[in-house]
Amino acid sequence: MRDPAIHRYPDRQTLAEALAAGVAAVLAGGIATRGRARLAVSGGSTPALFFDHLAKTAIDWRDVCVTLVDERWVPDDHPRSNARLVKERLLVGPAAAAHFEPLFTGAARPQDALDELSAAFETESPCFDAVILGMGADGHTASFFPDAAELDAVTDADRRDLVSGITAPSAGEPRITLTLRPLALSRFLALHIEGEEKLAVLNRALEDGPVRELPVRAVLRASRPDPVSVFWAP
Ligand SMILES: O=C(O)C(O)[C@@H](O)[C@H](O)[C@H](O)COP(=O)(O)O
Repeated sequence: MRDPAIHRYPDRQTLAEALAAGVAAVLAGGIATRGRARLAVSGGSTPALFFDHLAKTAIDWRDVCVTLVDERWVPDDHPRSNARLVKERLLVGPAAAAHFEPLFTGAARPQDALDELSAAFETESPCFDAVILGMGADGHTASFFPDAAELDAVTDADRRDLVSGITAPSAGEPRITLTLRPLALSRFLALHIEGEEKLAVLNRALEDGPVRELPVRAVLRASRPDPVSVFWAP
């Protein structure tokens, strides 16, 4: 495993601006070379400020497709919906012109949506231009929870499935997640974490130990041309 590059910022605002500028440049590069760009973002609380800055960047958002790294299985007007966060904080202003592909389909369970989502994802290249991950204090990233029944499968980069349902007592509701393979294939892969507690978890994750203890290890250890870029602020 190559250690990630850790970009440290003095505060969360400065980090959000820098990460937004970096992601906008990556997306603009994708548009310039391939005519379009694909971005997968996380939910939770950390990305909101980053979304505010990214939404204002002057790239050709009509050529950008945005999706989620993972989703809680709730309708998109639910307070815990990651799609709701993306719609409210990222798909506004210039970025409202982007195309959004939600993961919540309205099916009763995530498992009932896998065929539909896999078919949609498989018509695209599995290669995102940029993926922005978060991390919980338990070392989960995306919906790779330590107590997920599906953890071994979703962190196996040789598995072809691009999406999986997740059942984990610690996750609250059922979830759906992209698997390690499409995350690791991303041209730019960032881990956006804030606070001393998460930095300590990251440092533990960089030590030897099982993926099930700190599932973010699967991402940090994934085979990819460039190591993961960590963006951290206190
Ligand atoms: O839907 C989600 O919950 C996620 O995408 C998840 O992986 C998130 O990034 C971490 O749980 C960190 O969440 P916070 O940013 O809220 O700490």
